[in-house]
Amino acid sequence: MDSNVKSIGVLTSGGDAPGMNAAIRAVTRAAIFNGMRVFGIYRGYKGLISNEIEEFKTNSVSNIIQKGGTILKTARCEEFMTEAGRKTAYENMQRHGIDALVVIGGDGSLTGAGVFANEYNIPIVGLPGTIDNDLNGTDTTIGYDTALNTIMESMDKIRDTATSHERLFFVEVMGRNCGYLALNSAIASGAEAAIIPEISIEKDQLAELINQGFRKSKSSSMVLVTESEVTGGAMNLAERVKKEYPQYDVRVSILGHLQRGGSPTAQDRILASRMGVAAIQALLENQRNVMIGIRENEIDYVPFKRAIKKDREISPELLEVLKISSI
Ligand SMILES: Nc1ncnc2c1ncn2[C@@H]1O[C@H](COP(=O)(O)OP(=O)(O)O)[C@@H](O)[C@H]1O
Ligand SMILES: O=P(O)(O)OC[C@H]1O[C@](O)(COP(=O)(O)O)[C@@H](O)[C@@H]1O
Ligand SMILES: [Mg+2]
Repeated sequence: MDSNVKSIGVLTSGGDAPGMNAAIRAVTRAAIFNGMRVFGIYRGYKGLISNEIEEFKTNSVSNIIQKGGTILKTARCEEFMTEAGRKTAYENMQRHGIDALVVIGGDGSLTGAGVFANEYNIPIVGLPGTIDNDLNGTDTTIGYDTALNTIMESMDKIRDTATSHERLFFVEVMGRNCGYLALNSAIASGAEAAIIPEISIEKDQLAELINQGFRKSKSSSMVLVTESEVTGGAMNLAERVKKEYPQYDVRVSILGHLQRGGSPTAQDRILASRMGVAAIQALLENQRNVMIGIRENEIDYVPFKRAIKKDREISPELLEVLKISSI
């Protein structure tokens, strides 16, 4: 199929995630392999507006597959939310002769991509780059596996103290409104429970845990908590325990930004490489306004609207596995 795309821009936007560099590398090399020119756009939409754009060659992305963060830098950009900001962004694309964009970012970045693509009729393909795993239409997102492993390693260390002091630990992890990081890291680290937004919205998980006597056979416990207004966060839960259940010696650990850093796992490097190559393939097939997803190991083109829809359900099977394996 003949594609009109001769020149692409690539950017990373929103929270950084391990594997973004592997994605930039794959996008750049796949584009050049297919005879396209490639422009690296720095600082996400901010750099598109301020014209921080540089042509990339194959060696612009050498020696980055193993690096965390993003060589293109990333930003959150209020100005891109305005028509005037997006107009300047479009003018800069024209100035460089950029016909299409590959946007690597989370739900916010893909929402912005959809708005921009419709306004100026630009082909844009998105890659899900976020540790939160909060996008629909893909089994995992770039950075999620690395973050899970980082959390698991931290949990193994916290467990030593929890066990020695016979304490109850609340460990807060990222995820915004999505509990996948907390739930799967709870399973991987042998924690007792995960307090996650998808369930907290329906019931008081803390009261339920304690009333079920979740520490009957154990002298220490670790509970993962998603940072979110819905769960209230780990500090809040610990305060409640101190007041309502003073029999527990409770401590809090907030893992924070260490979850977003580090060298990507093999799984994230492979995911990012496959998705990067698929993004260029999608543009060659004249696809637009789609995010590259991988489901059951197959590449899929997921319309932005579906990818960002906030109806991702938490797997009941995973909840059951955590419940059964932590008795
Ligand atoms: N509705 C929107 N219209 C235009 N741009 C948007 C919109 N929503 C988000 N963006 C852009 O995407 C950027 C990143 O979004 P954010 O939610 O912070 O991160 P992430 O992409 O990681 O979810 C925002 O700073 C903004 O520039
Ligand atoms: O980068 P900041 O401002 O510290 O934001 C923290 C947020 O970013 C994340 O790490 C990643 O979220 P996004 O991928 O949506 O940017 C969230 O889990 C967390 O709530
Ligand atoms: Mg997001």
